[in-house]
Amino acid sequence: QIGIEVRKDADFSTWYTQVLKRSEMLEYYEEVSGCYIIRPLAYNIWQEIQNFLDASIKEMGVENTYFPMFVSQRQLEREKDHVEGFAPEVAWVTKAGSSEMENPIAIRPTSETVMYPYFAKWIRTHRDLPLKVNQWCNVVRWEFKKPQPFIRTREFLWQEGHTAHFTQEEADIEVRDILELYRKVYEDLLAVPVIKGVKSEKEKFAGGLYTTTIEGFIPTTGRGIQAATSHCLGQNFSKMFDILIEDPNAPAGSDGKNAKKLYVWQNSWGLTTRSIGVMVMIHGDDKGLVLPPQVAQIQVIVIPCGLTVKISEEKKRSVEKKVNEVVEELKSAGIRAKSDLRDTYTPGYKFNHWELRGVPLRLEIGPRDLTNQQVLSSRRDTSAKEPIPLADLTTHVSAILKTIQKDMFEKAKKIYDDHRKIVLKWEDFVPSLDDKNLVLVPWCEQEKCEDAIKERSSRSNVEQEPEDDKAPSMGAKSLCIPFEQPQNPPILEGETTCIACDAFAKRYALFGRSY
Ligand SMILES: O=C1CCCN[C@@H]1CCCn1cnc2ccccc2c1=O
Repeated sequence: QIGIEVRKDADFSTWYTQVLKRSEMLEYYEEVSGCYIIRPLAYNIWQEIQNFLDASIKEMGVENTYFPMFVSQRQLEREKDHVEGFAPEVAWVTKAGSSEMENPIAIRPTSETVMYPYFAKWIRTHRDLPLKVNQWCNVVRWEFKKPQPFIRTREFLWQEGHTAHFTQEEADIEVRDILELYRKVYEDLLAVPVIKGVKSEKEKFAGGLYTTTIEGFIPTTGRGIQAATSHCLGQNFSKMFDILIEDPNAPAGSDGKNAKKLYVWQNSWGLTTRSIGVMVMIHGDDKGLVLPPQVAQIQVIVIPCGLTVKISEEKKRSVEKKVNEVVEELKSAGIRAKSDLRDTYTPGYKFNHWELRGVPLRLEIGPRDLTNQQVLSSRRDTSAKEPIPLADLTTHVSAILKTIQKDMFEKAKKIYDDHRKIVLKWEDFVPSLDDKNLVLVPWCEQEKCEDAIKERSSRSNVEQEPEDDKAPSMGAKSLCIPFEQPQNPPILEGETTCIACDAFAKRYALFGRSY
């Protein structure tokens, strides 16, 4: 087995590929570009995310369901501006065996058009509301941009929630409740800091009313990344799919017919396996994967040391016995612990093996430790070593695991906070991006201005020759308008001007190069 042969900040994309393959998180699927094999270590992370998210949405009254993965062309195209921008990404089944199909069938890229004809069938009165369903499934989007494992793949796993409400207010509340859940998945499980905000009109889901989002940051490239989205669809889709109810507050019409009808208010929300890639990119280092304890399949690896040829067979057995006892004790305390007793490998080899695979904590036990009634612990994230008394081992170990989780998050959060720069003058905009930052700028929120910013910030437009021969760097996109607005300096309505044009600024927006 080999470790990682490149440094993370020297060749990030090679580093990323090597970490994923050599830690056995993922395998490349040679037959189809943009598709990958998610191996057990990574799939276990997805299952931890599912366990947390599924329990949480069930508490909110959301029920799991499963709809067909095939969509007819007619259904898919029922709403033009929902699909037109996405049409090139839709994968179609056109043949069965050797015979051409009369009507090609799309593979779901998302399930609004699959589900909503049936929402119309099931929702008749306000008593059928709120309707809240979710499905855990795969979706296919035939992207042409360069694929990247977990980050941009042609098939990915996600959950998609779809809800219908009697009032806009109820829908608005749920949109934010779900976004908060997504924040917890990233920050509490994956130790990845995110910023909550609303998307610009240009960046939002075209079929919806507004899109709220959590935005992550990859320090190595200085690029932002959309982590998850929670959309309010308004009544756009209920009008398209005739999802109506009688108005319970309207006076009952004498004939009972043409009683006032109301369109329901809908939301849809999704979190994908991209979250796994973001976690790897942020926490990984030059020794390989670094897993937050919350999602690590193995939280503690216990390794016998000092079993040299010099020590007696009986001494060797007593050390190995202690290793097994420690593993059992940790497991009985709910800690996911394993031993590595392979006697064909040296301790050093084993250290590299488990560091590459991101195991958060290692315990070393040798003959002297037996005498001293202690083990030597070693943290994966900081390499800090600390002897732990065997006496109250599990208390110490669970405390260290909790500290690791917290420290990993705090470290990533400080880096993210330090790389969100308030920029008030255009001449500082591109230099801040080139310094691997995201920028918080007073913005007028006009789409034409957003286009201009993207144009003016792509390196091809900047005098200086790109120092590397890479293609001119991409321009900056608006990532979100953060709910938490900078207060210093405050934006003065009708006074503060937009960073990029002479219109008045409305709010600070987060701009940056992105995935
Ligand atoms: O994000 C989510 C969360 C989960 C449910 N769907 C929404 C919106 C999906 C937007 N979208 C994204 N790619 C697409 C690709 C092809 C066709 C349609 C679409 C499409 O509607």
